[in-house]
Amino acid sequence: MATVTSGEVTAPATADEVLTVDGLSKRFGDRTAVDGVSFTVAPGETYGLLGPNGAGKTTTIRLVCGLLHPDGGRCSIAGRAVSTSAVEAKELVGYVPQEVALYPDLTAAENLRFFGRLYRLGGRRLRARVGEVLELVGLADRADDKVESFSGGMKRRLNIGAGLLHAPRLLVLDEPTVGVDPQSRHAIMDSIQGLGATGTAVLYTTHYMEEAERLCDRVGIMDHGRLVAEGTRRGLVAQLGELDRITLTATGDLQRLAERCRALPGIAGADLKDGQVLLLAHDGRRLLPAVLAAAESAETELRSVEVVEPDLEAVFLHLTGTALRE
Ligand SMILES: Nc1ncnc2c1ncn2[C@@H]1O[C@H](COP(=O)(O)OP(=O)(O)OP(=O)(O)O)[C@@H](O)[C@H]1O
Repeated sequence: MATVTSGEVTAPATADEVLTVDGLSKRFGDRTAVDGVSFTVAPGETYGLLGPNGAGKTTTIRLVCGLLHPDGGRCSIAGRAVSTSAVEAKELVGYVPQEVALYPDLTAAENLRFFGRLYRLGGRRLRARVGEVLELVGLADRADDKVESFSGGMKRRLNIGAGLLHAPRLLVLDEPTVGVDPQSRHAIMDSIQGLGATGTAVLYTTHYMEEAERLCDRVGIMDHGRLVAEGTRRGLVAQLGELDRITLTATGDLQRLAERCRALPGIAGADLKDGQVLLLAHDGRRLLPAVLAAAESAETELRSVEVVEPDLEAVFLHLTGTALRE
């Protein structure tokens, strides 16, 4: 699998991948918005492009969708080359832009029927897809309400539905949860999670770390137009060499508890701090049974155990020197 370190990331092209992006570049005048970006997305996989404003996420996905012409590199969807004129590849993609593009005086179902016809759907198939898609985005009970009565988040969900009508192999979403209410945010995230199970590949841009952590099977971290790292959350964190932190609150001989824990394989450190035992571990959750056994053998009584795994924020900070939210 293609991976990491800073700099070039090479993506092996295999027939199984829905999306293959290979050395993609795009300049706007003197500014290089996308700089030799390569990655792949497999069927059913959710791939998150994570990065701060201006990192090049939107430009990358516009290239993937054939809305912009690249200055270098190429991408293909299910083996079909993407270009601004290639209809075949474009038919395999559903694109959900940041801006909502709906007719406010039509109902949710009427909007979807309209977009479905643009995708050349009709008759029974269109009716069925409209029903399925409304269900998927959690708006089945609002099918016959006019869109003008919808909240911003509901409109965003309907927009996602429009991108799904033709059952694309790849759904591309650009910051779908920016500025939406928490209820819609959860509904959007649930819908996206549901897509993975149907085999749809998802390419998703966000600058919300916790969304990427929850939704994405793999994450690509973009900075200044380059993909500086990619992998699973755990894989990215492991590359940093950051360890899980386990905090034990207990009564009894804490010194002995720390010593017993220090002797366990997989524990890289054990110290007493503020009346608690702090452990550094390579895989904290897996070690918990051994830690519990150590507490018992040290004749201490555990009151609480907290495991904190390093997150993508730490990875991002390490790779780019800036916090994601700046
Ligand atoms: N049409 C354009 N003309 C000129 N410069 C552009 C254009 N589109 C994007 N850029 C520049 O390219 C760089 C990358 O922009 P892009 O929108 O891809 O970033 P992003 O990661 O999606 O950021 P955001 O989270 O703000 O959407 C930025 O410096 C931006 O100003």
